[in-house]
Amino acid sequence: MRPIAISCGEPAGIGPEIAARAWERLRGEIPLIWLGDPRHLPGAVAWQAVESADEAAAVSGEALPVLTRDFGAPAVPGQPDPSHARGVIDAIRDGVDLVRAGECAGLCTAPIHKAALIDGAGFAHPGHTEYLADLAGVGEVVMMLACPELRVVPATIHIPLSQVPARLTPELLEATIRITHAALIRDFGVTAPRIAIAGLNPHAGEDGKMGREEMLMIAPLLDRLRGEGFDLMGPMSADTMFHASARAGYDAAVCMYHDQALIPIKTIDFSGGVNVTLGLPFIRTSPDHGTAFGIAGKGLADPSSMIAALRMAADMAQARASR
Ligand SMILES: NC(=O)C1=CN([C@@H]2O[C@H](COP(=O)(O)OP(=O)(O)OC[C@H]3O[C@@H](n4cnc5c(N)ncnc54)[C@H](O)[C@@H]3O)[C@@H](O)[C@H]2O)C=CC1
Ligand SMILES: NCC(=O)COP(=O)(O)O
Repeated sequence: MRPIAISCGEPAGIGPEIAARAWERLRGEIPLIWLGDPRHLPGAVAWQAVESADEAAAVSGEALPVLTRDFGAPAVPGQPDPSHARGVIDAIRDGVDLVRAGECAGLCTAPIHKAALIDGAGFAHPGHTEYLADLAGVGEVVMMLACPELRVVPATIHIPLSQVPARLTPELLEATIRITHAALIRDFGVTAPRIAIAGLNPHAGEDGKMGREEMLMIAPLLDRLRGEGFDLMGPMSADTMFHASARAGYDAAVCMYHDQALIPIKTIDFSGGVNVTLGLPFIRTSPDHGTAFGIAGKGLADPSSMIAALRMAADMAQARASR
């Protein structure tokens, strides 16, 4: 298969070391190509500079292939350097270009420190998800976090909690459900997706006594989509929809805001969770965690989520290629 491109992410975080450890685990299984400054990799890793994805595929069993960039300075673990910001952003863009050109099978992004990119390079996006949508020229994309026990989708993503009710429109929710439904069929092998939708308010509004978004917006939308044949549950009380027997009743849970979706999955499986962007014209996955500055450079970072993200990207690419 074509290599999976890995963008370096924040050099002062754990991104370079989890990429190196993932390569050690996956060499011989999935060809990789890392986009970054090799000075930021852990000293012990065997890496090799390459010029192309073809060359990366040839050497990936022996060394971590690196499409080298010069960020101008080494990284100090735990201390993001604003002068690295441009390089971090460009590595993501170049990874997208490789995938869109068909040279790589997918992009796996290592975590970025959003504040460093804003301060250092005026990054105009709150996260990869929004940046990738912009690069792809796509209006609506969907963030999904997936582990073997649960898939969750926050309808609103990187916005303050105070802005959630206003941003939660029927149009946004409908697009989120449609994109999720299509991806469950296309990329996750679910033939008849069952999607649970959380309410916004405690007890899903308790018949309007604790909030009216469920009655006025969410329930009517779900009824309309059920009329088209969608198998939808809800609006459900968010506090009781994530225990094991409730999870058995659906293939994905659409939630109203970031933490409503991410707290349950990171509690159930922090090390195995994968962040995947749905609705893009290419494959993008990521570990579910951040830069972990407190443990960067200490050899303590667990590469499991990065490995799961690389395996998911490879599986998605193979499934799409076989269709
Ligand atoms: N996809 C991305 O680019 C993401 C970036 N971030 C960014 O990361 C930065 C730090 O965010 P936090 O909320 O502190 O979350 P975090 O995930 O970086 O850290 C939370 C806790 O989990 C631990 N941890 C995280 N990954 C680990 C690993 N692989 N092995 C062992 N322990 C691990 C950390 O040491 C810390 O105790 C922020 O700037 C945030 O924006 C956060 C999530 C995703
Ligand atoms: N908490 C998830 C997160 O921040 C990931 O965002 P993104 O960079 O993948 O858009």
